[in-house]
Amino acid sequence: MWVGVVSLFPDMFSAVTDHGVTGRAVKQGLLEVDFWNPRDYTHDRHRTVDDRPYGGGPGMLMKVEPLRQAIRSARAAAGGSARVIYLSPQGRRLDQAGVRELATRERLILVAGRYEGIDERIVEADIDEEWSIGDYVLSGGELAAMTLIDAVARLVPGVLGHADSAEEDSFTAGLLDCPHYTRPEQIEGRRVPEVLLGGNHEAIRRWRLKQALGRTWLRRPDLLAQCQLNSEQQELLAEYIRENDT
Ligand SMILES: O=C(NCc1ccc(CNCc2ncc[nH]2)cc1)c1csc2nc[nH]c(=O)c12
Repeated sequence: MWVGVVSLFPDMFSAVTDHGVTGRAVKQGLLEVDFWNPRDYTHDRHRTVDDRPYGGGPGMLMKVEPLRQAIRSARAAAGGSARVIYLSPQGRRLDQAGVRELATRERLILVAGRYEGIDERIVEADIDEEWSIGDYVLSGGELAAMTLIDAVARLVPGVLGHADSAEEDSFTAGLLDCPHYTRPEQIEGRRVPEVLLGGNHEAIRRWRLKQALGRTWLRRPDLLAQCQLNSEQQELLAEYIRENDT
């Protein structure tokens, strides 16, 4: 997958390009991230990238010309087949369904805003989709763009080795995760559930599924409502509820 990023702070993106699963994907050539900085398209002495809003009021906007040129350059590099996404608080809320949709694209251009945002005419003329990562206030679009890159890259074939492939296991897709345990067997008197210490893999599978269903029921009934539970899952959840309905 190729991602073109338009941002005033390209160095921030080392968080995804230089670390972990996504960093490895870049090394392996499964993910490519290129950058266009609007500041490189300024021509004044101060390399101005912000501008005052018509109508007054607090805050600044991204200056139109440098931003437009950066987007145009990114589009040209993409060969015109890229989907141009503006990360903005006004955008569609990102969830795993949206990530799956975005992961079908071979090429994405992500425009990360700073200040109060960008001129609406750029949204109309140059942007295909607006996306938000949630209802909280960030200082710019870069962290949202990195979140999107990380989530989408994980769905690119080959990025998740077998070690991590549990991620999209249909077995628990759409549910919260079960509790996890590793050495030592006891921490301040708290022990690992016996089922996990034995070798009964079917019992372990059922225990983990029951825990995932139960925790989703307790903490995120909204997610559970979206799940079509099979008979085994319904039975395990009913068992969990009987054991935990305070
Ligand atoms: O660029 C982003 N944020 C920078 C930012 C934050 C606040 C304001 C100020 N808006 C004034 C206002 N709002 C409502 C009424 N008046 C403008 C720009 C961003 C991109 S995706 C995303 N997803 C989740 N949260 C985010 O902040 C983002």
